[in-house]
Amino acid sequence: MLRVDALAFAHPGQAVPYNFSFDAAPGEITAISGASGSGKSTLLDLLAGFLHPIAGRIDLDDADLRPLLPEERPVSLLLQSESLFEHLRTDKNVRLGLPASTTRADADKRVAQALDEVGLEGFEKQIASTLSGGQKQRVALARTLLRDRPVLLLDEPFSALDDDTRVTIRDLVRTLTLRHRWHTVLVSHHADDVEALASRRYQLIDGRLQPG
Ligand SMILES: Nc1ncnc2c1ncn2[C@@H]1O[C@H](COP(=O)(O)OP(=O)(O)OP(=O)(O)O)[C@@H](O)[C@H]1O
Repeated sequence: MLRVDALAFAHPGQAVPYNFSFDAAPGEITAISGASGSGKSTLLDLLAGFLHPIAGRIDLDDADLRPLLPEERPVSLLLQSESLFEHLRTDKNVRLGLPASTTRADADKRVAQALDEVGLEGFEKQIASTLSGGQKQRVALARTLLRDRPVLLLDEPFSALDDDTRVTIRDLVRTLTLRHRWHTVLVSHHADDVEALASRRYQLIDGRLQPG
């Protein structure tokens, strides 16, 4: 279980600090909704380790995540517009999810498996800039698979997609979350994404998370 307890943070000049508490279970998607500027990205930045809380806890099972640097955290992040290296081939982008020490043969096998799992078999050699928005999100998910981190943070990951693609990528996120027992935290403005995916829901209002 991912447990966030009384996690406090204030941006410069912010009079009343945020105070975040919520739980996210393995194999489930936990949705965080809230108005623009309510602090959703701030919460994800705290979880990812890009911002430092002034108080409170972030625990994954029995591990305290707060002392860990972003690259040491058991966390992957997927954003709205994907951060692929556009000039690189699909397989090279996915391979970035593996440690540099991985042997060539092992890397080739695991990249192929991951592309297969996200429905991109046969796209290995295609340059990332020539992929569609949905295909790019699939590449990002394949990279996330190889990183094999138990917490997946999603910041409006479907916003740039057309309606049909959005539904397929949503289904893929749900399937992968279940299969790999990820603790997936979804930030979204979109009620239909939340409705389709969330097992638990929180509203971010006045700096606090309220269930429902
Ligand atoms: N580095 C910063 N310094 C000062 N204030 C900041 C900083 N980053 C964000 N803020 C402020 O903190 C508040 C929350 O921002 P945040 O990006 O977390 O909101 P959000 O809910 O993700 O918004 P949106 O849905 O529009 O992306 C906003 O008022 C924003 O202006």
